[in-house]
This record gives sequence, C-alpha cells and structure tokens, in this order.
Amino acid sequence: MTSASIDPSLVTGAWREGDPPGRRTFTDIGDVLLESGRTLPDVRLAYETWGTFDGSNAVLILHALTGDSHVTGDAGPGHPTPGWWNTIVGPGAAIDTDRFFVVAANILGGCQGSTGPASLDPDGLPWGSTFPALTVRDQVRAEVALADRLGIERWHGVIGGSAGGMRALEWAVEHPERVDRLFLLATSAAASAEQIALSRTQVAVIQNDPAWFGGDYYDGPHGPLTGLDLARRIAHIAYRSESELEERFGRTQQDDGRWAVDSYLQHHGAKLVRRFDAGSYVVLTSAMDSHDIGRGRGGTQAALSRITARTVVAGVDSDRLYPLHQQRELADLIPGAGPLAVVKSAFGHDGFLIEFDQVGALARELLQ
Ligand SMILES: CC(=O)SCCNC(=O)CCNC(=O)[C@H](O)C(C)(C)COP(=O)(O)OP(=O)(O)OC[C@H]1O[C@@H](n2cnc3c(N)ncnc32)[C@H](O)[C@@H]1OP(=O)(O)O
Ligand SMILES: N[C@@H](CCO)C(=O)O
Repeated sequence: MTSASIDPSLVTGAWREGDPPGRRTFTDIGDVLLESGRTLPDVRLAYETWGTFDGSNAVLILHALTGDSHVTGDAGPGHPTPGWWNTIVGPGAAIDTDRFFVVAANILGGCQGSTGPASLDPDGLPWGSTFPALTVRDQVRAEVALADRLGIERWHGVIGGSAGGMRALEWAVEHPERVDRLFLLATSAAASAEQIALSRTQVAVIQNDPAWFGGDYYDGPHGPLTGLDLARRIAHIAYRSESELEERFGRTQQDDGRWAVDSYLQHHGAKLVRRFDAGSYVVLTSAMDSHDIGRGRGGTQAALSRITARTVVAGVDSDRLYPLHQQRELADLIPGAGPLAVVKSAFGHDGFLIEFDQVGALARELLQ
C-alpha cells in the first residue's frame, strides 16, 4: 500500500476556481435536466477551441475518463501536461486546425473546470456527496448545450475514444442530424460485466479510504489519495497488455527492492493523484457503467440503426478492456460504418493514446 511520492498537501488534482485557466474558456449553460429526473443547476463547462469556424467545419473531440479539454498545445499554466493528442491535432496534422474548428470540453462531472463534485453547490459549499449521479446521456446533454451556445448546429466530425467514444456514440444516436462523421475508438455499445466489475472495484477502493468521508472531504486536510492512487493502479493494469507488461518488466526487481512493474504502477497512481479529483473519478467511472446505447431505445441494434453519420469504428488489437469484438459489433450494426479498423499496438487499451500515426490516418481519412 505504499504510495510513492504523494504530497498530501496536494489534496487532489482538481482544477479550482482561481487556478490559472490555461487556455480554457468557460461557459455557463444553466440547468441540466438529468436522466434521473434531477436537475443539476448552474452548470459550467470548460472548453478549448482551435482554428476558425466557417459554419460547417466544426469537429468535436471527446476525451476519455481522466482526460481534459487540452487535446493539443504546450504544457503551461493550468495545464501540467501537453495535449493528450498533440501530434494528431494541430496545424497541418491529421485533424488539421488550419482547416477544422476543433472543440474539446471537459466532461460534465469532471475536475478540470467543468461542474463536478468539487464545484460549489447553490449554497456555496462543495457538492461532495450531494452531487447527483450522472449518465453518459447527461454528459452529452451538457455538450449539446455547449454546441448550441457556440452556434454549432451540425458537427463535421465527432470523435472519441473509450469514455469519449461512449459520448460520441450517444451524440450520433440521439442527435443524428447534428453529426456528419463519427469516429469511435476503443469503445463499446454498452459497458460490459468486466468493465463494470473493474470500475466498481476501483470505486470501492476509493470509498473505503478513511479520507473519503462519504464524499465530503473537500474541506478536510486532504482527500482519499490512497484510494485514488490504488484505483488508478488497478485501472492501469487493464489499460496495458499482458505481453507488454511481461516484456517491459518481467520479473525484474529494482535496486530499491520493488518489482519494476509495481514501481511503474505506483508511478502512474501517484501521477493521477496530482492531477485528478477522487470524487470526479467516482462520478465519471459510475457514468461509464451507465453506458448502454440501447437502453430505452429498443435495444442496441435499434439504437445504432438511427445513426446517419459516415462512421469509422476502430479498436486496438491488444485491448483487453475494450476487446475488438465490442467494436466489431458497432461496425456491424452502424449503417454507415465501414469495416472495423484495427489499430496494431503492443500497448492495449492505451494504444488509442499512443498509436498516433495509425489513429491519425484513420481520422484524416474520415474527415476528408
Ligand atoms: C484521452 C484521455 O482522456 S487520457 C489523458 C492522458 N492519459 C493519461 O494520463 C493516462 C495515463 N497515462 C497513460 O496511460 C500513459 O502514460 C500514456 C497513454 C499517456 C502514455 O503511454 P506511454 O507513452 O506508453 O507511457 P508509459 O505507460 O510507459 O509511462 C511512462 C512513465 O512511466 C514511468 N516508468 C516507466 N517504468 C517505470 C518504473 N519501473 N518505475 C517507475 N516509473 C516508471 C516513466 O518514467 C514515465 O514517467 P512520466 O510519464 O512521468 O514521464
Ligand atoms: N488512459 C485513459 C484510459 C481510459 O480510457 C484515461 O485515463 O482516460
């Protein structure tokens, strides 16, 4: 249970009011009516844009679980890391910001400037335990409000991997008239039993950290850092492939006595704790569990048949968390989808964040 180099004074990695904005813009979209029937009041989304809007060139990029709006660009104030798709998005890149108006928002429930459990409620206190449960559909509802606010009636492209792919799929099913082209990466029609199993285990680990305080830890000395660290380690195992871990780390033990693979996981756990909020992790992970494109729509096939977008579905051949058969189902059932595109990678699910050339080529071809 050792946590390498976590400074408890860091509390959590959530972006907070008053932190440097980076190049984020914020928009208040008002109340969001949730699938549960509850209303989330005074919702704010943080987003970034690149390029110039010409009325028909807008591309929406939707980040995964712990991503944010900083898809491309340098690290800087408010952005501890460079963009997570730096080489895919930019001037002259596969998603060419000289040509396209690219929009990326921090997800509803997140902790990088959009309303989430660390945000203040109408009484001026952190939401914490009273923050409502969200579904992927709620998150897309907020993104629809953002698109309306920006004046974007129809996206030239909607692109997302993993949890971002779930939202991209929801966009295309619920608003087919607003999505011209669709790129679904390393995602599924519905969260599977194994995905839910892994996510519930991670949530349990966070909620069993004594510093969780039922979700109301924001005014305390620090949040459930150990829980978040361990949740990330569990997740990270599933993000990589068995063969990669074997080849990279094998049975190597470091001079400090730690297994190299354990040290690697500790590094990733500690890194997430420095940039992410545990409450958001719980809300977003639970929203992913809610993902079922066919729910209330007559099943998966009926739901997917609503999609009118020209679609590329891609998966990573070594992805054990979102295995290829899940993307094959999407490619088979989405009317405008070509054959499943297979990204070859040793890196498992994280391949969608690493195999820039292959992923970029697919995006470039789709958007052309
Ligand atoms: C789109 C989105 O929504 S996600 C946003 C970005 N994604 C994430 O942050 C997810 C977490 N990160 C990752 O999953 C991966 O690092 C990726 C996908 C971003 C990149 O993958 P890779 O380039 O293969 O990096 P890899 O997994 O090898 O990690 C490298 C890090 O591990 C460290 N490392 C490697 N071996 C060890 C070891 N034995 N002990 C300790 N640390 C180690 C390296 O020093 C390096 O550290 P740094 O990233 O702080 O510089
Ligand atoms: N590395 C990704 C994995 C989830 O798809 C993330 O942290 O968002």
